[in-house]
Amino acid sequence: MSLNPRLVKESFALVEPVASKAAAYFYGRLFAENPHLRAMFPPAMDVQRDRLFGALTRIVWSLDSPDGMASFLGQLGRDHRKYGVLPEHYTAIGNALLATVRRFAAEVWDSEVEAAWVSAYTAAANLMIEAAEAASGVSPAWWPAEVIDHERRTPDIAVITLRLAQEMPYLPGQYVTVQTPRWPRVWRTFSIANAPRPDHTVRLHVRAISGGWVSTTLVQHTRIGDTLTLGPPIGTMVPTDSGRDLLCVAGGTGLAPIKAIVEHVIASGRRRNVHLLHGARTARELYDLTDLTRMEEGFPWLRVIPVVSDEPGYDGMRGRVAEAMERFHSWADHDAYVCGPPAMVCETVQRLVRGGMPPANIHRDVTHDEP
Ligand SMILES: NC(=O)C1=CN([C@@H]2O[C@H](COP(=O)(O)OP(=O)(O)OC[C@H]3O[C@@H](n4cnc5c(N)ncnc54)[C@H](O)[C@@H]3O)[C@@H](O)[C@H]2O)C=CC1
Repeated sequence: MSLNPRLVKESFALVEPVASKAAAYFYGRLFAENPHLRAMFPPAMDVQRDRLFGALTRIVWSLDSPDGMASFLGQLGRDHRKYGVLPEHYTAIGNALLATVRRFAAEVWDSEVEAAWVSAYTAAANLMIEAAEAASGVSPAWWPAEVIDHERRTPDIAVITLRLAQEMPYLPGQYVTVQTPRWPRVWRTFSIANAPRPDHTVRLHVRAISGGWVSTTLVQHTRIGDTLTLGPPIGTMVPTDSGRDLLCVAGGTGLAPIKAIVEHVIASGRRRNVHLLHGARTARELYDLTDLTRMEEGFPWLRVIPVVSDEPGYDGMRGRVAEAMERFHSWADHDAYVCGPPAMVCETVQRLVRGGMPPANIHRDVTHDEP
C-alpha cells in the first residue's frame, strides 16, 4: 500500500471546516462501538476534540515530510502510553476515523480515497505503536513529580518547581502534559522553563485561565508536598546549532520554553548574542523580571528587554512585543524562537518573514490552551 498524500489532503480539506461536528461524530461512533474505551478519556470532551483535530491536521499536512511526521508521531505514541493505549485500540480508532472522513468528505469519497486513508492511518498508527513499544521498559509512561516550591508571582501566575523521582530526559524548549490529583484524566500542556538539571527538578510557569481546570488548580490549590503527574516530553522548538545569534520573543507565560533555551545557551558555553524580548500586558505581569535581570547581569552577550502593552504610564518600552521588536535593527541574520499567545506568535512570525528572515530559521511550537 503506498501513501497518497494528495488524496488524503483533498478529502481532509472538506472535513476541516466542520471540525467540531466531525470530532463529535468521531467520538460518538468510537464510544458507541467500543463503550469500554470511554473510561480512558476525560469526563468533559471539549479540549479532547480540539486536540484530536489539532493532531490530525498536523499529521495530514506533514504527510509529504516523512521525517517530521515520524518524529511527531513517535512523541505522540510515547505520550499515549500514559492513557493505557494498547495496539488493538488503534483498530477501533481507525474504524471510527474512516467512518468520520467517509461521512464528511462524502462528495469526493471513492475506493481510491478510502485506500489512501487506510494506508496513511496504518502508517501513522504503526509509527505510534512502534515508538510506544520501544519506550516501554526503557522509560516510564508517566512521572510522579513532587511540588517542592510554589511561588505566586501575581494573583494569576505561579512559578512551580517539581522534583521528579526519576530522570526524565528532555530537550530545552519542550513541553509536558500535566495531571493534578483533583482532575484525574485531564491533562494540560506546560513548557518546562529550565534546561535539564542534575537534581531532576523542573519548573513550570502557569497562568490560571478563567474556567481552566488544571491551570486554576495549579495556581490556587496546589501546595508544597503535593504530587502531580507528568507525561513524556513533547515538542520541536529546541535549540539548533546554527551558530547564528538568537532573537527570543516571548509573550506572557510563553516565556517558559524560551527561558529554558536561553539557560541551555548559557550552559553550553557558546557566546552567541541573545536578545530576549518579554512582552506583558502590565509591568506587574513581567513576573520573572528579577530572575531575567540576574541572568543578564551575569552574561554581557545576553540582553533582556521587557515590553509592556497595556499600561500607558509604564516607564520603559511600551507597545506590542512584535511591533517593539522592529524598533531595533534587522534580525534577518538571526535564529528566532517565538512563544506566547497564538495571535502574538502569528504577528511576530509575519513581521520577521517580512523583514527577511528565512522561515526555516524561525522556531515555534503549537501547544494547547485551556480550558
Ligand atoms: N505556560 C506555558 O508553559 C506556556 C504558555 N504558552 C502560551 O503562552 C500564552 C501566554 O498567555 P498570557 O500569559 O495570558 O499572555 P498575555 O495575554 O498576558 O500577553 C502577553 C503578551 O502578548 C501580547 N499579545 C496578547 N495578545 C496579542 C494579540 N492578539 N496580538 C499581538 N500581541 C498580543 C501582549 O501585548 C503581551 O505582550 C498562552 O497562549 C499559552 O498557551 C506557550 C507555551 C508554554
